[in-house]
Amino acid sequence: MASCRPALGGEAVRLTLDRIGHAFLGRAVFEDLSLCLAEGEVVALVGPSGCGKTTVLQIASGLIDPLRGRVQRHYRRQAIVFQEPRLLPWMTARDNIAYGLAVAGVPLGRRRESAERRAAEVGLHRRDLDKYPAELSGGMRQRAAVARALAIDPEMIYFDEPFTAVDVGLRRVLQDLVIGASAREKFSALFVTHDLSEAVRLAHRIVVLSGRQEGLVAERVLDGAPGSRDDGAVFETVQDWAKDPAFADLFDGGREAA
Ligand SMILES: Nc1ncnc2c1ncn2[C@@H]1O[C@H](COP(=O)(O)OP(=O)(O)OP(=O)(O)O)[C@@H](O)[C@H]1O
Repeated sequence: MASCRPALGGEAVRLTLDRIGHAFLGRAVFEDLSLCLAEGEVVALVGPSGCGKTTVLQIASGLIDPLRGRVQRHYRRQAIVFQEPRLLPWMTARDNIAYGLAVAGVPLGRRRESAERRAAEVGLHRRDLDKYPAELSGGMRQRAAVARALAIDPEMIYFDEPFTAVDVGLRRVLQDLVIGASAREKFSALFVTHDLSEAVRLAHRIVVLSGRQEGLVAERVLDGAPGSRDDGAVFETVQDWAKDPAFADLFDGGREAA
């Protein structure tokens, strides 16, 4: 299945995966996978455990090269938010958030101002910014990781199951942060998750990766903007898709957290 149909219409294409394939140790993960993301579009990539979602994200972001196919990135700045916050333990929260700006040579005053603004956007208090990662809660660390990603004003953000390890209430808060930031800043995002409810809440479009090396097996464009769907609408959508054979892999084995 070729999935090059940006949901928003008319926007520039930010990312193209053209018939990519990958294998580890001679064992195929997926073949012939094509996907495009438009400017400002949030695409959720879902699929059962081990089907290759992280591998697709790593190829798209350039962390690894595909064995076959072509990747085209039409943007200048990207950020990646991982499942673990991956903050540098010897730096304060403020310096972690500003890290990408420091690498880019942004002067100290400007990067501090930017880190503090981004921290406020993700709900971190000013008093927490002088703390080291070990002094922050898990939720605060993940907020700092999102702030660090936003700080470089990326045109593309890759999210690799970023909220799987946080509790349900905080997960919603962090999802809302992403929804708000993407509406405000118009970055594109590839959001890997095995939680279909999360995908339905925050994406414009959902693509399903097969658990049997068949590549993308389904695609759904969601109605309305992310954030406009209430809990009832999300629940109904997930229930409808549970009956759809294209989503069978996701529900087999009971991994879906509806
Ligand atoms: N570096 C590696 N070396 C060997 N095999 C690997 C490597 N990375 C991933 N794999 C294998 O490739 C397959 C796809 O892994 P991947 O992490 O992309 O799946 P996933 O869909 O993200 O899984 P999950 O939802 O459980 O995180 C799995 O069978 C995995 O064991």
